Amino acid sequence: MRNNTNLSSIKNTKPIALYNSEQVYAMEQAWFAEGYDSFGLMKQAAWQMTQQIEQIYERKTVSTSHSANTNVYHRSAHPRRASIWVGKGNNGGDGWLIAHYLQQAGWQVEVMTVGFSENDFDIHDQPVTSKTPRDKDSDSRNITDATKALQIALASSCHYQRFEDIISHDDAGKRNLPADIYIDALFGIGLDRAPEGAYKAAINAFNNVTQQNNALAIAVDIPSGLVASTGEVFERIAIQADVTLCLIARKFGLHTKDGTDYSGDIVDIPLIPHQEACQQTASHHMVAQKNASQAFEPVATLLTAAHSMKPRRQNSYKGSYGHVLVIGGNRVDGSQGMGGAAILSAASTMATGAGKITVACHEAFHGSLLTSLPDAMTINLHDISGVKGLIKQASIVAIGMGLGRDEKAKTLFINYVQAAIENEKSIVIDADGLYHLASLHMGNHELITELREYSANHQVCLTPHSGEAARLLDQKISEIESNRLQAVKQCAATYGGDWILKGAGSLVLEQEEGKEQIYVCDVGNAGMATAGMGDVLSGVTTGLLAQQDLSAEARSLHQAVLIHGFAGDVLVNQANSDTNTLLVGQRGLQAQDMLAAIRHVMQLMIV
Ligand SMILES: NC(=O)C1=CN([C@@H]2O[C@H](COP(=O)(O)OP(=O)(O)OC[C@H]3O[C@@H](n4cnc5c(N)ncnc54)[C@H](OP(=O)(O)O)[C@@H]3O)[C@@H](O)[C@H]2O)[C@@H](O)CC1
Ligand SMILES: Nc1ncnc2c1ncn2[C@@H]1O[C@H](COP(=O)(O)OP(=O)(O)O)[C@@H](O)[C@H]1O
Repeated sequence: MRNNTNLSSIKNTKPIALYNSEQVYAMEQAWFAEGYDSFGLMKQAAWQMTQQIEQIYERKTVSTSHSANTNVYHRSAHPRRASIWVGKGNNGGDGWLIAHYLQQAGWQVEVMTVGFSENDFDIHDQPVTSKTPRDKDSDSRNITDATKALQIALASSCHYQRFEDIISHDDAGKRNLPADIYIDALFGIGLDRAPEGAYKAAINAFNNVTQQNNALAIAVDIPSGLVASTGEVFERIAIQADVTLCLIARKFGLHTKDGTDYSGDIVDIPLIPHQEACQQTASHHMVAQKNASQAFEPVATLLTAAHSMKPRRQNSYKGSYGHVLVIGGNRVDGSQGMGGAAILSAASTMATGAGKITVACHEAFHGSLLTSLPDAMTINLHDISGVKGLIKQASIVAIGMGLGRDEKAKTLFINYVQAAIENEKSIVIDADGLYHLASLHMGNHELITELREYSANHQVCLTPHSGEAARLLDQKISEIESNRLQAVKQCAATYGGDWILKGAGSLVLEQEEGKEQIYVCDVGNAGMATAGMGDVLSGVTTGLLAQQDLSAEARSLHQAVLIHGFAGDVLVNQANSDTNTLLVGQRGLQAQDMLAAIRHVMQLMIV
């Protein structure tokens, strides 16, 4: 689990460039092409990680002794013990060298190997090369960097045992040295399929033993089992790390989907000045220049901080902050309807500071809407000419929240989106609006083309979760989830516009000067996995976009996701802040609680 969000970071932290595995391999290759040695890089990586591990251990020891109210730091009587679990790739090579360096520093180390045969430890008379195990064509007699690392560790008498030997014994648990720190060097960025057999058993055993011993779990580069380019964990088999020591460049997969659950705190160990490596390679190989510079362009940018906002001008009035029209909250005959969706969305637009709001919802909900939001104006959702008239007056139209999925609702959707296009309004489409959009796409309806063309010069924002994205792309949810980055790009390519793909580590795709920018928003929490949270997000998005006085960044989609996520974090006390006064908790957090928290976060962002 990630550390708590620090609310001081709302304004202060810098965006972080995120890369996929192929790019990291390309960075390494560019570096080696400059004449740098690959084994030298591995040694440097392991040395720096060893320093980090020592520091992390010291910090943990100090904080443990403080929490025991001793207020005294004292080293425990036994030597510090590390259990290092290594696989056969270069990630395992890092692990062997860490074992060697820790042992040199006085630690008692034990290496647990997975996937090794007895012959692999026969280190004599083998020719040496710096080829990596990924060089499939390499001469099998040659020794890889990982084997060189193994040789160094064995030459310095690091103790090791094969995981395969201990799992076959009944007393497997006892054979495993209890340790203060467990280091995962089973798989790095080379993992490309679900771990099976001994690997699967080793990952489970690692997680069990760290939990039983209440020991720190530190992952080398990326927790084994987590796919660096997508954030996917196959069948929930992955190392549960407290800390990940991320080598060379920050991996995209650490921050979206399962990545947030498995990677713990992330410590960067950059090793290579990769922007420089890119430029040098490019200047040496002019033909490759274009490809090289593209290869190092981040796949996304991680945002942990929102943009600050200026106070309002004193000489302003409600018209200065936009007129929002929310269209949704329908009641289909025989059902209770979904008035709450439109109400939550409308209330959220106001919480962000929109000047004026009208809600076009079913008449059955007008009373309850006015009770909870007396500042709203209302109109009957089914009064097509009336609503079209209001679309003319509005500065932005948000459509879909509780709109309904029947044919009548579809007709309303087509009419109102067409009217918004004709009147050149910004449009936010969510929930049932996305459902209709997918149906219209399947039926080759002209509105799809109109909307795509319109989005080239006007703001159209679409906010699906994975299920909605799956329908929009006519794919399975599992396909979307297995590559969220690709999914959000496909959505934009198919429909045009700016996108939020919601979920843990929400992705935002914004068209900026003809170029797609993709952001991962590292805020929010699982307490927000409750009904109505998406309606709140569409409201925050619409409310910000309505306020023309805000800077372009402050009225962006990624800002909306950050405010929404920070508000959720404030409520569950995941945000450490002196100004944090609201506390609900992850279980029991409701969408309606978000309104006060949104106002709280908006206020914190004023400079
Ligand atoms: N280059 C350098 O000098 C530096 C590299 N560095 C380090 O190298 C790491 C990348 O190393 P890597 O490319 O060897 O990949 P890694 O993840 O160790 O091994 C993967 C291998 O395992 C296999 N495999 C995959 N999935 C599997 C599965 N489910 N179950 C079983 N086997 C599976 C697959 O082989 P296959 O079986 O397909 O032949 C694949 O080749 C990187 O994260 C960083 O820690 C740093 O030291 C900096 C310097
Ligand atoms: N585990 C989580 N971590 C971060 N954000 C989350 C998490 N679960 C849900 N959210 C956020 O809460 C919102 C839920 O939206 P959605 O699924 O559309 O809900 P609904 O349709 O019920 O309104 C999204 O913005 C999503 O990103």
